[in-house]
Amino acid sequence: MRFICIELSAIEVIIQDRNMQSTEFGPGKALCEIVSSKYEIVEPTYVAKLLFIPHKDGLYCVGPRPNNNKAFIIDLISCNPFASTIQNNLIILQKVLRTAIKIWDSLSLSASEHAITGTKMVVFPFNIGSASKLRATIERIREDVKDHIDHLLLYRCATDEGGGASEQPLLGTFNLAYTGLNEAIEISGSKVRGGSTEAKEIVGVVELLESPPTNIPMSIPFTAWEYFLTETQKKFVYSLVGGPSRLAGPAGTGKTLCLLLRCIYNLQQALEAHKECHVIFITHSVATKKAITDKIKVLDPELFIEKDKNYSPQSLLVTTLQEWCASKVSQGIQDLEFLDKDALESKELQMLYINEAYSQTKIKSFESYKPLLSSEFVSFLESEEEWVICEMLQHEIAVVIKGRAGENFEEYKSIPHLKYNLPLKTDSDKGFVFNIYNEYQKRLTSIGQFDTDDITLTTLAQLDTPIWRRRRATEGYDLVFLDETHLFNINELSVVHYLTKNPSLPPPIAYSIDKAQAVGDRGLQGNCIDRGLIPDSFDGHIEYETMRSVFRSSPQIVNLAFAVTSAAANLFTNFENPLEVVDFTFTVDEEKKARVPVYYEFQNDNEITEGAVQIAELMAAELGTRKSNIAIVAFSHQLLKDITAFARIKNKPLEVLKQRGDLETVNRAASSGRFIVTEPDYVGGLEFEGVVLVGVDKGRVPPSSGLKTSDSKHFLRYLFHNHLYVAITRAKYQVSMICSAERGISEALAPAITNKLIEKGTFSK
Ligand SMILES: Nc1ncnc2c1ncn2[C@@H]1O[C@H](COP(=O)(O)OP(=O)(O)OP(=O)(O)O)[C@@H](O)[C@H]1O
Repeated sequence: MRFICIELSAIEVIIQDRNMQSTEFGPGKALCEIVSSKYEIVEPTYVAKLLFIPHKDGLYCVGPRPNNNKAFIIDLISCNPFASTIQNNLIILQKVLRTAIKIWDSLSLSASEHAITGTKMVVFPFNIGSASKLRATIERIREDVKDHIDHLLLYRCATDEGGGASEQPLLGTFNLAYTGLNEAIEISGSKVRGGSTEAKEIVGVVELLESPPTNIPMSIPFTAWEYFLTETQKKFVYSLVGGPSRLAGPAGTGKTLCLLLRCIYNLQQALEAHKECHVIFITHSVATKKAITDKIKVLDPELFIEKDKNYSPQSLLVTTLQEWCASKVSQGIQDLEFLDKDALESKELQMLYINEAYSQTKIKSFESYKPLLSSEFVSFLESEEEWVICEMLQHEIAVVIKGRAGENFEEYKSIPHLKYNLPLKTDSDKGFVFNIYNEYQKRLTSIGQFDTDDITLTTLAQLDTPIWRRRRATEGYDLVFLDETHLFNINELSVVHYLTKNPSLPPPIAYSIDKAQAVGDRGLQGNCIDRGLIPDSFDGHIEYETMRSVFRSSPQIVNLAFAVTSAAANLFTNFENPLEVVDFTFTVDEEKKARVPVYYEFQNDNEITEGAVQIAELMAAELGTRKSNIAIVAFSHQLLKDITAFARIKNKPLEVLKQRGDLETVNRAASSGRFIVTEPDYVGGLEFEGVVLVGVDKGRVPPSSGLKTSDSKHFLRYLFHNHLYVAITRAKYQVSMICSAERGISEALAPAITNKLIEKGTFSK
């Protein structure tokens, strides 16, 4: 094949049709396979609204309103733009065609598009600083000004500059393609769908005659979703759960959505087959439970969620693990006794007690312990800042002592220590930490509160008994769904398989996961989560599905998130980069709202505080959206307080989000017309049109002031890479960052700056 010639109306379809944006959609994949010659076109063939017409030397692609004046011609003799992976090939095609429209419509070019002469354009399909230095050169050829013939020729695609401005493309292939265009358009006119000379169709055409709308309404029911799902999503959603089924993917790929749809699909199938099916859907916190319940009410036409398990053959319970466990614990625990770990108040209370427990233990037993402790740990305790020691202790207690060791010292000693946390070298080091934990636990008991792990561990003890084994067949569930598995610790995960009815069957548990959203090093390497979730006795097959198409965020935002996760993967050997392979899904119209992330420098914290709301206002105005669609994420607690106080003085009150995934607060902000302000810990599980990250500067992200040891620096760096990834990926169209001019932008964002994924913005009050 010597050329591919795509006329204007076909280009419009390719860049506007949702189904052409990702290779996870049938048409997107077919399009890619055709242009990269993996699928040979031997007769006129439709892919959705595009008609491909073969020619002895090339291929024409014609859309619904053929135009013979404007076409994009790819000279495959002088270059081969589609020699990469299928995802990259689609990115290249989309990018050059979007530039083509800009050239014809005289629109302004982006940073990755340069006009090097009046007729020559260079496009970088990937980010300028990304690993791929690929550049495509396009020549504009206006054959006959009178007839408005205005074609574009892609004749060079390489990683070097080539001949630059003086380079002249050979026009032999171009002339060949251009001369045959009229004939191809004539053929297309005779290949009317449904007519007697109907062309061949590939990829499930009937429903693709009409493209789905670009903007999906917020509340669409279960049946309507089929129209929008990718092939991978469909495969996951429309199948019965018959054993462990894991759904992985980066933020915004639709994991929660697909888990919900699959849950309803399974219930509907049971209803039709008159089979009993009781489902439990487990969420991480009370706030996310409320959000999921709201979503299910929209999706679920049968209202399974309102059915009673005792009186209906099918039912759905949405709950947190904590609530379910508490209902099973024989002692009975009231709501008020819970310490919700996703809530600001709980975190502050736990921190207060850990601080006290640490000071107390240090006074009481440090001197007597000292000769037994490793020199690294002693020097760490003696030199490090107290607040960071307490942060690290909190992580150790939650993730290791409670989360993995079941509060048992012997077990704790046998567990490998977290790589990026306290430098615990010996059993005595762990003994000292365990003393602090005991002190902390005493305080919790004295106020009569239980954290999730207390309840989980008590429940675990009660589930592994003859009583539960007998009750399980009636009180257990046919299917278990677990969202955000990465947020649960190993103890919690090991409760889950006890919830199923029949322990002799493969555990029917469907779960979603994105490890990079778990905060800090949790020692979750390899298939650790699967092993925690699935009973040891199960040696069967775990179904794995991975989502690649990011729906929530624009390509610019995904690229920024990728720079952050890649930097983390370079720094920490156990950090898995979820964005290694992604497909973008934004159509050209959606991309119009998107913008390259910007950072603003303000002189000092006072100016930052004042600037936060102003930048949010600017963003809301630019996006033409309501204030509640913008989240201000403050990267320190002090900043959050200052911003909130300042906004109040200025009579622009903000809605403060204090629980992770709290949709109620977001809804309240919508009705009162306020911005949301929060900290990175609580922004997960939500999405906004724009996000303003405040205080992302050196010394704050991660905090470094006074830190003495590399252990604490690593710990905080890990934590803040997670925070940045989660906060950035909440945004759909725009991300703005504010940092201090004195300190400069955070080092975690330095690769993004080098690679020009963030631009410096100017702001005048
Ligand atoms: N096929 C699709 N077409 C259009 N929108 C989709 C599709 N799949 C998911 N979405 C939308 O993408 C957004 C993100 O979905 P969802 O919250 O389920 O992603 P997630 O992977 O669970 O994200 P996170 O890990 O950040 O919580 C939602 O607005 C959802 O409606």
